[in-house]
Amino acid sequence: DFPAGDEDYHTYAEVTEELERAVAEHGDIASLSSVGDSHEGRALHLLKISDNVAQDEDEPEVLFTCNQHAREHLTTEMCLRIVERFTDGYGSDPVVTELVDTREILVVPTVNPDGAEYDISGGYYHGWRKNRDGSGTDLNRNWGYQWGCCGGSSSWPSSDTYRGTSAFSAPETAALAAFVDSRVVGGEQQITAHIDFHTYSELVLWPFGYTYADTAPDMTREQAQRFQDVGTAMAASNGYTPQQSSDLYITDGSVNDWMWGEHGILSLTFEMYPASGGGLDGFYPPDEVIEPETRRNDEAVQILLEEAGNPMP
Ligand SMILES: CC(C)C[C@H](NS(N)(=O)=O)C(=O)O
Ligand SMILES: [Ca+2]
Ligand SMILES: [Ca+2]
Ligand SMILES: [Ca+2]
Ligand SMILES: [Zn+2]
Repeated sequence: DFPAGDEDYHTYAEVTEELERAVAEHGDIASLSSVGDSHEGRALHLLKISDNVAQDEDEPEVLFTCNQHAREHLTTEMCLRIVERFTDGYGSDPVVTELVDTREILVVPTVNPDGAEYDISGGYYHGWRKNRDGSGTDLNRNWGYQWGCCGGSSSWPSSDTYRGTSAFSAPETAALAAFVDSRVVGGEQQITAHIDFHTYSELVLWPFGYTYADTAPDMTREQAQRFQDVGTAMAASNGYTPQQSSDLYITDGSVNDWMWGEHGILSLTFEMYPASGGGLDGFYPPDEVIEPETRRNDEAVQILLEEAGNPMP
């Protein structure tokens, strides 16, 4: 469990309860499934929110993933905020209603439940980042686009940026990637937009991470411009700083590079609150910040959902 004073953060069991409650209370627009199991056998929950939720309708699909990194617990709360807003708000909030009626919203609140549970085991924080397979794989270096190409990850198992033994060697990234692969219907990827939530530094990041170059054979100038335009608009709404991922540092095997490089998905990363925090403390803001710092991204989430209906150049 979370340490005393931080009880408002959700354990894996509490996340599961929240999702089941959302379906119980809003079964017409919410359905719960999973993309697979973690290394230790926890279901990687997937909540779908849409009108006619049992039908696969021809509406832009938008994916939100959280908690790839175990200690970044505020991101799990961010995904739960999206679930709360787009279920409770349906039928009363006109913006929410319109989006639930015209999109298929897909939320994975914890990509790394084993790591998150380990990080709080014993009622104190362990500063853990990776999954719990062996000495742990950094899930955000294990994706299969330019995996291990460019010095943006480590080959040492004990490193916090250990890339794994191969692309998708981690069961969690493999399951999530297989789900996204399965959303290619009639030769067309149904998911058009994605945000992967992290903490911390208050940034909006877009591909590529593997190269400093703004454009590349797999990123035209027009496409780079679209990422920048959307990223900048979202950052204007939440006060984060917008930039290309590699402006921060080079990463290879990141989720954004794969979502864009492999599937052409408008895929960004948000680094949430705090802006700076000095080392490990930044990953553990008090639970009093959960409400303000998740609601802070309501408008940005709305922008992405709207943008999901516009074609990529
Ligand atoms: C998305 C990348 C560019 C930044 C991220 N930072 S974090 N969340 O691990 O501190 C990471 O290193 O994976
Ligand atoms: Ca508290
Ligand atoms: Ca629908
Ligand atoms: Ca669909
Ligand atoms: Zn992270």
